[in-house]
Amino acid sequence: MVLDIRNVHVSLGSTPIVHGVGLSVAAGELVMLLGPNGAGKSTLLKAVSGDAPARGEIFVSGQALADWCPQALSRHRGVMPQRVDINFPLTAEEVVRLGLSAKSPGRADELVEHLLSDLEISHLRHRLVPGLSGGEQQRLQLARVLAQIFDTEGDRLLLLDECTSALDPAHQQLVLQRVHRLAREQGVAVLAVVHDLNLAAQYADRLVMMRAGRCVLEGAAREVLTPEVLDAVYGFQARVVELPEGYPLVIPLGQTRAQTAPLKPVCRQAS
Ligand SMILES: Nc1ncnc2c1ncn2[C@@H]1O[C@H](COP(=O)(O)OP(=O)(O)OP(=O)(O)O)[C@@H](O)[C@H]1O
Repeated sequence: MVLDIRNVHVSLGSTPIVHGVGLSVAAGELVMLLGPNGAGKSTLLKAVSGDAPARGEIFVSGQALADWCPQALSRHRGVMPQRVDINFPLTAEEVVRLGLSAKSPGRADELVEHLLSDLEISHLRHRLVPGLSGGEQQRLQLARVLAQIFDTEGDRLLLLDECTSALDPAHQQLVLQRVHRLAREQGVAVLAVVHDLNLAAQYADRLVMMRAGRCVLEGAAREVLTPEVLDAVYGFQARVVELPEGYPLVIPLGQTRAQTAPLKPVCRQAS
């Protein structure tokens, strides 16, 4: 396993947020973390990123997070947080180069070119970042994070917190196709927080559903995205249609506010 989380608890201040979560992500696997606002998804990702204090065990490539040398870890683990505010007058190209500090200068030029072009932001390379739109900045941040782990030999882990939230539908597809390709073709292990259930159904190998700081359900899209689960976890009614493409489509029909409904009857696996 590239990422192995066992019985992780996170408290922020005196407030317990994440309660005994266990999950793993293998090389080449794209796992998406779902759940209502405040469920603890970002906090769990922050624990794996080293940005939130955690109890329990977190292993990256079999080595405890705390035992990694920070420089080595930065080449194996890329983290895209939910928000990155850059208020300095850096150009888009300079931001991507921030992720490339350890690469040789000749190789760095080639990688910057490749990443800007791959995420369709080449035309923005000389623009100052504070003036870019939300969706342009989001693709730029992904380019920076990918630059950081590009080329690294051995396991690579990508942690993405709502990396498509500011994107139009075409760019959501572009970004998730790229991330999916990184997993499939280059063996990168990806753990991504998303809110869009249909993007999750389309791209994830496996879904993990969180509610109130716990992982309450884990499985394939057709197992997790059922009307019963969606009602119990989020509190909305939905029709779920199996598409010929092989994954379900969720059509929301209205809010029920049943988030506190007991989950036992719909849980296949709880930790
Ligand atoms: N420093 C803090 N002290 C106390 N509670 C906090 C702190 N930071 C976050 N929280 C709370 O922890 C809970 C989980 O937050 P988190 O950001 O992990 O949720 P999330 O599942 O990522 O939500 P969203 O989908 O809205 O991004 C929230 O209720 C949040 O208000």
